[in-house]
Amino acid sequence: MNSFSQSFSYALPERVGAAFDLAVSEAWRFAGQTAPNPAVGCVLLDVQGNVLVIAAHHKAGELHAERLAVEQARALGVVERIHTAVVTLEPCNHTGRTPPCTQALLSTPVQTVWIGCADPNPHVPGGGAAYLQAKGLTVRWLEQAPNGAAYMARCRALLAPFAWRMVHGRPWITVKQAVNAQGSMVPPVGHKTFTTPQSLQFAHALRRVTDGLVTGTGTVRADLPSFTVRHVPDHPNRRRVLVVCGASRNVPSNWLEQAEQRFDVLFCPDCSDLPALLATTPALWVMVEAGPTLLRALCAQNLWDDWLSIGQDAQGRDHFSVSTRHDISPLSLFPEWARCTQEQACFPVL
Ligand SMILES: NC(=O)C1=CN([C@@H]2O[C@H](COP(=O)(O)OP(=O)(O)OC[C@H]3O[C@@H](n4cnc5c(N)ncnc54)[C@H](OP(=O)(O)O)[C@@H]3O)[C@@H](O)[C@H]2O)C=CC1
Ligand SMILES: Nc1c(N[C@@H]2O[C@H](COP(=O)(O)O)[C@@H](O)[C@H]2O)[nH]c(=O)[nH]c1=O
Repeated sequence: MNSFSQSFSYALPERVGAAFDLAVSEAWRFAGQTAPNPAVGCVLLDVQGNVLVIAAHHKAGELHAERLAVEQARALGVVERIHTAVVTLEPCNHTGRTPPCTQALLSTPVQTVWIGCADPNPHVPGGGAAYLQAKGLTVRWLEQAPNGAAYMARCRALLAPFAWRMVHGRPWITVKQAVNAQGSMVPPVGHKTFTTPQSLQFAHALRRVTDGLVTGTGTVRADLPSFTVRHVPDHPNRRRVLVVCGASRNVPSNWLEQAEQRFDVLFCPDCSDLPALLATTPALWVMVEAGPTLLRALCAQNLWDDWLSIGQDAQGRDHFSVSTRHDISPLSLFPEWARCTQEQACFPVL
């Protein structure tokens, strides 16, 4: 480290939190497309803390966030200015579908690497942080940054579906339920939904960021749901898992034929087997859109992580409330959810 960069590096931590926010936001754009990989963001800063590059992992098999960031820095001709890397997840130190990100960082003049979360994947050697340190880089964990805890919550929320799957062997499960002013989930005759257009937009945003859907045979028969992402832009060319719970497998054959064009459809006769079934898929995060019968069964077995209830009042306004069984929720990353806390209702601004 030369004396020039030494003197400026003390000012950098003030910029690190904001850089983490940028990295999380960039990664969040690709949530729903990275499975089985996590959504990860990386921001490169110069010695004064100016942002050089913002990058994220787009898709499994494509470049990891750090490597893409370094490639973009090269393309922009700013690689020699890289002083600090901010990464939401500990850089990988092994060759998987792509080479180690530690090597990508070491191919630059980077001096300090700030890391959000340690890699929770028990199936990879890890040690990226220690390796970079052994190579002479300064490695800092986000907790050490000014206001690190606040930024850390966003990093953990981003990683939550992946971390949950790594530690507990099944995807994160979010239930989304709409309830009308009379306390019923059943839409009016001739309709599949009754919530406001803004709520539908939110529901479709949730479909976008999740890797799969879970429903019941009753919902399929009643609604012939398409489960497409229509009210917000979807990821291109995606194929996701759709689990239909029910012992009867009694769903219309033409619905199944159409669904199989877009989804890998799996039947689950007994929802206590849902975690094991989901574990056979690459999904990190699934969303349940089912009727009251299946929701009761999932509730009885604690087979959910977040429960999002969209309740409608007599004036036709939607009230959102979220319960989460854990200390973190990926739902907190929707900007409009920023004011939501556990068990507390809120009104998303869409
Ligand atoms: N407002 C909202 O958010 C939503 C409302 N709906 C509405 O809900 C209504 C349908 O309700 P409902 O019939 O309860 O639909 P469900 O989606 O809950 O499907 C019910 C079926 O789920 C299966 N099931 C029940 N328990 C289990 C279990 N433990 N393990 C595996 N499978 C199980 C059974 O299938 P089987 O008989 O084959 O064994 C059962 O018949 C429709 O009017 C629909 O529009 C639907 C989704 C969301
Ligand atoms: N009723 C209801 C929902 N219901 C869910 O939406 C499904 C229909 O999806 P699609 O065929 O893609 O339009 C339906 O079968 C059920 O799972 N969703 C909501 O956001 N608000 C609502 O009021």
